[in-house]
Amino acid sequence: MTDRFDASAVPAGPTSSAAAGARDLHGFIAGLPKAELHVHHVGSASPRIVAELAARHPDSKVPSDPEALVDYFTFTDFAHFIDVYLSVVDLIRTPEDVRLLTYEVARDLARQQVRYAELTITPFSSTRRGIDELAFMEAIEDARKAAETEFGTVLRWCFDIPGEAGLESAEETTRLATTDRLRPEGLVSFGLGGPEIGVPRPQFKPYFDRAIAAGLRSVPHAGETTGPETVWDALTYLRAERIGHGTSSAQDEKLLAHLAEHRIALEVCPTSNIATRAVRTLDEHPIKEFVKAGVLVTINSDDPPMFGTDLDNEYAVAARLLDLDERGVADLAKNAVEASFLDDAGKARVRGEIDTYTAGWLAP
Ligand SMILES: O=C(O)c1cccc(C(=O)CC[C@H]2O[C@@H](n3cnc4c(=O)[nH]cnc43)[C@H](O)[C@@H]2O)c1
Ligand SMILES: [Zn+2]
Repeated sequence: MTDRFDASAVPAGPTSSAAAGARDLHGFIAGLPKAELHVHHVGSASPRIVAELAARHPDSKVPSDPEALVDYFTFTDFAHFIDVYLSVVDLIRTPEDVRLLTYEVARDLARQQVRYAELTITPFSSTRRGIDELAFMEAIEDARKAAETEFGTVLRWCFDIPGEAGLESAEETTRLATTDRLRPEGLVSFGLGGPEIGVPRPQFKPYFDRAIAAGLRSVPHAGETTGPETVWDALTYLRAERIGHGTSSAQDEKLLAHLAEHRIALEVCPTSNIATRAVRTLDEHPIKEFVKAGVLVTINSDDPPMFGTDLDNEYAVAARLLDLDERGVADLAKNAVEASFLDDAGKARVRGEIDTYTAGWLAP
C-alpha cells in the first residue's frame, strides 16, 4: 500500500484528540456519498478477480496468488506500470469476463458510497484481442443496469484511445463510440490514455472532433508524465472539459489561472502519481497549489487495486494534504458532482445526499 492514510496508526491515548479527529474523519469519509470521475475499468479489477482470471489462464505472467499481486503491482516507472496493466488486460478474454469485471467494479464502488462513477474503458484493447464488439457493449451495459438496480450506483462510460497504440486505435475507438449500432447508452465522454511521452495530443484532434460532434464530452489525460504544454494542447486541440491528472499544470501560473477561470476541473489521483513515480512523494504533490489557484479539484482513484488504494483513501490523503475538516471534505465531494456529466437533476440529488449526510454527521 502506498502511503495509505491509516488513522488507526496515529498514536491513541487520553490526550490524543488529533487521533480521535483523524479516526472520525475516516469514518466520515467512509459514509460520505461520492462521485468518482477518473477510474479505469481494467485498473479496478480487485486482486480476487485478477487472481481468479490468472488461474483460469495459466499462460499469463500475472500471479494467481492475491498475496503475490502486491509485489507484481509495485512499479519502477510509468512504462513498467503500462506493461503490467496490459498483462491484466490480456486476462480479459470473453464477454462474460467483461461483464463480471464491470459488475464487481460497481460493487466495490457502491461499498464506498459512490453514487455516480464515470468509468474509463478502452474498448480497442478488448476488440483487438478478439472480443466481439457488440458482445463487449452488451456486457458493459448489462453490468451497468444491474449495478444501478442492485447497488444504486449510476455508472457512465468514458471510452479512451490508448494513444501509444497509434492512430489505428484512435480510429477504432472513435468508430466504436460514434456508430449508432454499437454506441452504448451509458457512454458520455471520450478520453486519451497511456503514456504521453512521444504521443503528442494534437494528432488526435480529428478523432476528438468527431466524438464531440456526436455529443461526447472531452476528458483526455494530460500533464501526468509530461509538462504543462501537454495540458495546453489538450485544451486547444482536444477541447478538454476536464483534464485527467494535469499534475504538471502547477508549473505554469497562466495555465492554472485559465483552468480556474474556465472551471476546467482536474481529476487528481494522488496515490496513482506516487505509484507510477510521476510525483516523488505525497508531500510534493501539487494539489495544494491547484486549490490555492482556485482550480476545481476532484479526487479520484485511477487504478485503485493496482495502486493499493481506494477512493476513500484518496479522500483521506487529500484531507491530510489540504488540512481539511468534514466540511472541506464534503466540498471536495461536491466538486466532483459539479464537474461530472450528470444532468442537473442527478447533480442536485447527489449534492443533496452529501449535504444531508454532512449535516447529520455534524449535528450535536
Ligand atoms: O491494448 C493494446 O494493445 C495497447 C497497445 C499499446 C499501448 C496500449 C496502452 O498504452 C494502454 C494504456 C492503458 O492504460 C490505461 N491507464 C490506466 N491508468 C492510466 C493512467 O494513470 N494514465 C494513463 N493511462 C492509464 C489507459 O486507459 C489505457 O487503456 C495498449
Ligand atoms: Zn487514468
